[in-house]
Amino acid sequence: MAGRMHNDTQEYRHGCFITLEGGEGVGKSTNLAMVCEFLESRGIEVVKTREPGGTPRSEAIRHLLLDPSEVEPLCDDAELLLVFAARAQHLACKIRPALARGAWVVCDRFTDATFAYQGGGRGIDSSRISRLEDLVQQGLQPDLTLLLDMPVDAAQQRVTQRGTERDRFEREHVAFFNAVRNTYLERARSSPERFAIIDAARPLTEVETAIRNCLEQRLASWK
Ligand SMILES: Nc1ncnc2c1ncn2[C@@H]1O[C@H](COP(=O)(O)OP(=O)(O)OP(=O)(O)O)[C@@H](O)[C@H]1O
Ligand SMILES: Cc1cn([C@H]2C[C@H](O)[C@@H](COP(=O)(O)O)O2)c(=O)[nH]c1=O
Repeated sequence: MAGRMHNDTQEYRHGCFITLEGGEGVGKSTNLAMVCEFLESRGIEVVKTREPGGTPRSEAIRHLLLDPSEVEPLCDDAELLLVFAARAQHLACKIRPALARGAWVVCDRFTDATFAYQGGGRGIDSSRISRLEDLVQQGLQPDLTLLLDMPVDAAQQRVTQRGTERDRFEREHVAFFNAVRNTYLERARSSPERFAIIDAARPLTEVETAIRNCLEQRLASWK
């Protein structure tokens, strides 16, 4: 792909921006490596990253966001602003420079997570999130978003089996996770040209095959 116009501010990008999204435990981290290897096998320079995080300062903000200590509750607006502060730094120091030099960026979560978690989960109005999105991203959007979707109870079992300590978000209740899932699905259905919904409840080999098939199709259409 030679690069595409994304908005009327004449921003011109050369690399492609791919995001993986979905609720807790659906397999984003597991499949991220496979996506990167697949693209690298096609001769593409790939930058693998994640949100919140991806740069030293953004990772420090991630720590604040995920810290489960109950010393002081984090209010919803502070959570939203921290997410976008981490994203602004990530875009400036890592994502935009990589895209500009022609690398492809594969990111574990991006702004769809903000609409799902802070919007659907916390109940923040989506118009407020959109204003911050415009401010921070200035029209930059993923070219492809792989939404790994599965029922919340099965995904929660995977988180439990993984055995890692639950972070501040992972300690939320089932209604929160169902709201997150429903918001993701609504967003995917309203932008089918950007999203691919992957049934993540299947065995890993089947999920990998579905993702590879999707990437093959997109690569062919971007040529
Ligand atoms: N298709 C699958 N079938 C069964 N187990 C899976 C599958 N995909 C991933 N797993 C396992 O489920 C657990 C959660 O996967 P992973 O950590 O990749 O999810 P995640 O979406 O990145 O989670 P989080 O949002 O909490 O970071 C891991 O132990 C992983 O090995
Ligand atoms: C980008 C983004 C993330 N979150 C939440 C969602 C997850 O619970 C954590 C990240 O942890 P993971 O192990 O990397 O999945 O952060 C959010 O609430 N809003 C966002 O925009």
